[in-house]
Amino acid sequence: MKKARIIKIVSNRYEVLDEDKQRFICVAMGKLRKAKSPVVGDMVEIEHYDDRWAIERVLVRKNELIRPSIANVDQAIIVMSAKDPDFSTTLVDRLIFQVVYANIQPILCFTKMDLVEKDDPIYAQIEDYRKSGYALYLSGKGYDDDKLVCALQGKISVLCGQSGAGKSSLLNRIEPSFQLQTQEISKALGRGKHTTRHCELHAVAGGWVGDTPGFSSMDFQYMDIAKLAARIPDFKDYLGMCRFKDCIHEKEPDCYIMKMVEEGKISRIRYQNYVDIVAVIKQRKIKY
Ligand SMILES: Nc1nc2c(ncn2[C@@H]2O[C@H](COP(=O)(O)OP(=O)(O)OP(=O)(O)O)[C@@H](O)[C@H]2O)c(=O)[nH]1
Ligand SMILES: [Zn+2]
Repeated sequence: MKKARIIKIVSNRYEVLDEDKQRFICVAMGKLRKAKSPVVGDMVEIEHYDDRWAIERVLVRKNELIRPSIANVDQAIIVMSAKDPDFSTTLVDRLIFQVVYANIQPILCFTKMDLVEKDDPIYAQIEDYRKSGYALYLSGKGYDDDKLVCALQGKISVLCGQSGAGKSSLLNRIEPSFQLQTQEISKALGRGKHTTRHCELHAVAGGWVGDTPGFSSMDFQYMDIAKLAARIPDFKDYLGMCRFKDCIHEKEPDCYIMKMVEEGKISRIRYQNYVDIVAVIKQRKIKY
């Protein structure tokens, strides 16, 4: 029995990496696939039989995404461009909420910084994230990405952000083999691309990067407000201090979170974006 991590799945062929970084191709028995379908990022136990390796067991996941199916994601790099498309704290905050709700650590990466002047108002907005304690990196043409590279090392990451934010450009900048890796897949899958199940973690800067999760506004509708509130990093230091135990920090009396917003300890922008999402979640409840 060996412990290994799934890094690639094509149909029913599982590529895993063991603790000594050796690669094995495994199959998964039908019984296992029915109980808990193995996904990339999964830690599994594999066993050798006469002519092949088989996945015997999927170990407990620390988190999982559904689209794409990836387990045990360490962090999500939220990519937002300074310009083209326009910088939006509403969008950044919505991504933060979705990422933390999935129990994944958010990291912010502001790209295309070369497109704005040094005195652009977005610097103040970025500073607001820094003050709130978020790990953040500035990137773009002429910027060096060494610190971001360090943050990716040894971790499983996903990049999220709107189309055109610069996600692929960023990956290609920090890992020149990235484009090659993705081209090889499309070539190998050819016309079967849309019918063959395929999921992979790409080797990037000493870590692993999965496909971009397609978060949507639908995801908010199924959220539990209390759970979301408990996971927002800006609120973390001040939880459990409201008058009501089940306070959702919306309009309750003696709400400590609101007090902290008033005192400038919690970003007012992030709080407002949270309240807007609470309204979205509540709308769903009224409908049914
Ligand atoms: N000036 C400048 N342009 C950039 C930078 N990063 C990306 N771009 C340009 O922005 C456009 C979109 O970049 P992509 O990397 O394709 O964006 P993406 O997030 O991967 O987009 P999708 O694949 O649609 O999700 C391209 O024309 C890039 O050349 C940057 O740091 N500076
Ligand atoms: Zn409260």
